Amino acid sequence: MLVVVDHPLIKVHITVLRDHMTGTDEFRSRLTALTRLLAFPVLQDLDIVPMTVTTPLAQTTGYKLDKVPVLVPVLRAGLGMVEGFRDVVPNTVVSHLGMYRDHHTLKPIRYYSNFPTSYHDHPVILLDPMLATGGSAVDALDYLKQEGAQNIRVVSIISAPEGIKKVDECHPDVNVFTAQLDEGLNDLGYILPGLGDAGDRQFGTVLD
Ligand SMILES: O=P(O)(O)OC[C@H]1O[C@H](OP(=O)(O)OP(=O)(O)O)[C@H](O)[C@@H]1O
Ligand SMILES: O=c1cc[nH]c(=O)[nH]1
Ligand SMILES: [Mg+2]
Repeated sequence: MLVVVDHPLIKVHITVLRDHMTGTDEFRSRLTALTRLLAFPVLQDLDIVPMTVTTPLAQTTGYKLDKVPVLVPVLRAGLGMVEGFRDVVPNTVVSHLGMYRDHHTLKPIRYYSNFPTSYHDHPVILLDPMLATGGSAVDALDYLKQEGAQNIRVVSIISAPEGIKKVDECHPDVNVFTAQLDEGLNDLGYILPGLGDAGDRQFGTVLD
C-alpha cells in the first residue's frame, strides 16, 4: 500500500530540498525536519505494552514499546533520514545497508550491511529519500526478507510512479510511505522534477 503523507510543512520543506540553490547544511536540516514529520504516520501502529510507573504521588499505568524499531538507512542518502527518526523514537537500533545504483545499468549494487543478530520480529523501517526505478528498494527488501525480517515498511521523501509500481509488484505486503509522488523519470533514471542526487546534495560531492 502507498501512503502519501500530506502536511503543509512537508510541502514547504520539500520545496527547499528541490531548490538547486539550497546548500548542504540547509538541505540536511530540512531533510531531518521533514523526516521527523514523516515518522509519526509511519510509526502509528507500533505495539506498546502496559507497565506500571510510579509518579511522585502514586502508581499508575504507563506504556513502553513492545519491540524497538530497527532503522535501516540505505547508504549514502538514507543517512539523512536517521536523525529525524531517532529524535522521536527512544533507543532505536540503526542497521546500515550500503548500496549504490550503477550509473549505466541503473541496477543496485550492494556493498555493505551491519545488522544485529536477532531483529527479525522487530519492525524494520527502510529509509531512502529517493525511490526512482525502485531497483534499490526491491533489492533491499529482498535482502531484508532473506535475512528473516517480517514486518518492513519503506519510507522515502520523493517517489516516482515507476518505482512505486515495481515495489508493489515485487513486495505487495510492504507499505510505502512517501512525502511526494513526482511525475516520472528522465533518461538517466533521475526523478522529475525531483531534487537531483540526494547523496550529493547532502554530502557536497558535486563541485562546480
Ligand atoms: O530507485 P532506484 O532507481 O534504485 O534509485 C534510488 C537509489 O539511488 C540513490 O542512491 P545512489 O545510487 O545515488 O547512491 P548514494 O546514496 O550513495 O548517492 C538513492 O538514494 C537510492 O538508493
Ligand atoms: O532522482 C534521483 C534518482 C535516484 N537517486 C537520486 O538521488 N535521485
Ligand atoms: Mg547518489
